[in-house]
Amino acid sequence: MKTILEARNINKYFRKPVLFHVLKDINFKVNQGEFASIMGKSGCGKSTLLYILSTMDTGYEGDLYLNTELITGQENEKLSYIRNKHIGFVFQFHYLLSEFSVLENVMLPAKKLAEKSIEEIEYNAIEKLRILNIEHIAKKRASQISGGEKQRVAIARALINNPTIIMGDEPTGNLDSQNSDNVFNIFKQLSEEQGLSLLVVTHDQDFADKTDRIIQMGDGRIIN
Ligand SMILES: Nc1ncnc2c1ncn2[C@@H]1O[C@H](COP(=O)(O)OP(=O)(O)OP(=O)(O)O)[C@@H](O)[C@H]1O
Repeated sequence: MKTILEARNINKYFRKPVLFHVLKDINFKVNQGEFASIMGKSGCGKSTLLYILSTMDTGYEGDLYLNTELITGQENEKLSYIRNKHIGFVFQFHYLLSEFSVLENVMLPAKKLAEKSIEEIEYNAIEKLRILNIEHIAKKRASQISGGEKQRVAIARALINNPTIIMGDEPTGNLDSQNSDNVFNIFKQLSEEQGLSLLVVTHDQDFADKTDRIIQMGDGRIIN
């Protein structure tokens, strides 16, 4: 089984206001097509870990690999490229640009990557909207759609560059149970049918129970 993400002996310290060892010897792998969740009490270090895994925080000890490439120690410009190309993000708050259309929002990360023509990017964006069953709202402004639709647009946007892994920080935290189920089913389908890996921080036990694996954190460690 191909490993997509690997954390080796990750330790992190916050130095202020007092020295605080927030992440302690974190080791784990996420395989291709695996749908894993991270759970743990508030303050145990989940967001801090996700920030490191998503290459946004470089102030840690240990080694991080993505697609077997060592990420740790890479220059900021390269990290930004890796992030855009290989990682899709879905957050609790969708961060869509409200005055832009749904289609334009989905196209943005591909425009930033600038590896394809606008026509090709638009074609791919419509294809992602179709997969998520929201092609019919492509021309609407992001401010004119429902919460559940916004989260599906955020997922389409996360998929536009065909990432190898999707990382989520409470992606269903703002949704009712029906829309949470929808998001879960979309993620499950992406992992099973497209071999996409998913790593999702959640407080939702029902959601986590349905994932392939729960990575349980406690006091800065992986405890299960
Ligand atoms: N910039 C910072 N400086 C100092 N301490 C911090 C900083 N950011 C977070 N912390 C502390 O690190 C610990 C872990 O925080 P983190 O946000 O990773 O927890 P979490 O498990 O994601 O919590 P929640 O479930 O509430 O989002 C907490 O005790 C927090 O107060």
